[in-house]
Amino acid sequence: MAIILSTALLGCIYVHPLTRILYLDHYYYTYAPKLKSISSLSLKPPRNSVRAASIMSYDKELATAKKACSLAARLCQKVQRALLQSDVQSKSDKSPVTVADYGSQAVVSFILEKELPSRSFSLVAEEDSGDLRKEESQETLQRITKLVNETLASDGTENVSLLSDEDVLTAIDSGKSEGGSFGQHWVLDPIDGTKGFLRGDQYAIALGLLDEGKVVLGVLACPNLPLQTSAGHVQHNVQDKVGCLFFAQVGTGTYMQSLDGSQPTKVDVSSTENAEDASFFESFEAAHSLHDLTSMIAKKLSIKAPPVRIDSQAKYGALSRGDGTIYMRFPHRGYREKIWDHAAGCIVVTEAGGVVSDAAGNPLDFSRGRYLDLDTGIIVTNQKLMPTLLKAVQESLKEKASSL
Ligand SMILES: Nc1ncnc2c1ncn2[C@@H]1O[C@H](COP(=O)(O)O)[C@@H](O)[C@H]1OP(=O)(O)O
Ligand SMILES: [Mg+2]
Ligand SMILES: [Mg+2]
Ligand SMILES: [Mg+2]
Repeated sequence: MAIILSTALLGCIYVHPLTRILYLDHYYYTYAPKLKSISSLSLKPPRNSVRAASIMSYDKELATAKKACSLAARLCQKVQRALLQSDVQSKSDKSPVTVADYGSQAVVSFILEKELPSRSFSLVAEEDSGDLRKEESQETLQRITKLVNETLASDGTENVSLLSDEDVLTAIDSGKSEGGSFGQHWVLDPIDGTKGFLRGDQYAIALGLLDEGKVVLGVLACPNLPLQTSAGHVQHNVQDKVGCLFFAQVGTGTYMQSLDGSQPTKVDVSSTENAEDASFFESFEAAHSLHDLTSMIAKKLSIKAPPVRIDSQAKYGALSRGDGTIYMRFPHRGYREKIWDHAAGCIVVTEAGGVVSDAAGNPLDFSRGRYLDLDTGIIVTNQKLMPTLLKAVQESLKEKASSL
């Protein structure tokens, strides 16, 4: 009653009274204490969550997310350098899972929970400790715990006592949240592009934050991505310096710095308007995306350059700084996209001026739980080129369907 009365006094016009009550309650208890400055607080609560997001600051969350991803990247680099066949376990779904996947998830989860104390810490992450708790995984678990402790200790500012095996398992299992459209949820892929990681190629540590179902910040650590922008080329010479950290916060643009801590620079997507001058990214793995379909679309667009095939969300990072103009992803029938495979990449590209949509032209909806459940495929490019790309994609999909 009191909330309804105060709502009326504040002069807000909302359509549904129940939504209004929930919204105000959530706004004042969750957002209001975090507003950038009291001077930006109008007496009227914002009329929609977009406005709420636009006056919010996620600076502390972003700083912590950058630190967590940088440390996780340090752990992954160490493992990749010493990669042995015995680091690869077989999970029941047969996808390769490494010591680094678990270690990275434990480090990120531990740092977020410790440095951003909140009553409702929620993390949607790819891995869980199921296999690690088995008798035969004892040795692997001990290796992970050792790696996690070494990594946390390598950061001078971490004043933590050693984590036990059980602490590590608990940190990994914090990632079991279902996400959704209410409140805040961290979204983590501890190693995106496991296949690339195992090959010694591109991979990413991808961390996003959802607020009321929208991605409001994203961090992409890409330990093997060259720092130098190289339009259309991500294959690098051995002497090139590698290790990029991309980050974006809603409404403030996308920035990149080196993983070892250089000054951030603002990045923007390519401004290429002519499809035939565009270059495009796609999965390295043909099992992850239909290369024949993308080649059909590229032909329709008269794209001259061959596809640039790299693993992981490093593609979103590379696209955000204009290394290429288009990213297309068409998984095989039946594959369900997960939110942790796109949340960070999506905001990194959109804040750099790009557009991310499904093949029907709809934006990705991160508010429905762990899966995206979208219309066939994901396409990414700059705003000018999107209508042309969408048309070519839809025509090609129709032609493909009619030829079956
Ligand atoms: N069969 C599949 N089809 C599409 N994507 C997949 C498949 N199996 C795993 N993935 C996920 O696709 C992403 C990598 O895509 P790509 O590198 O081709 O862009 C990763 O998130 C990877 O998971 P993971 O995070 O376990 O590596
Ligand atoms: Mg995986
Ligand atoms: Mg992934
Ligand atoms: Mg992964």
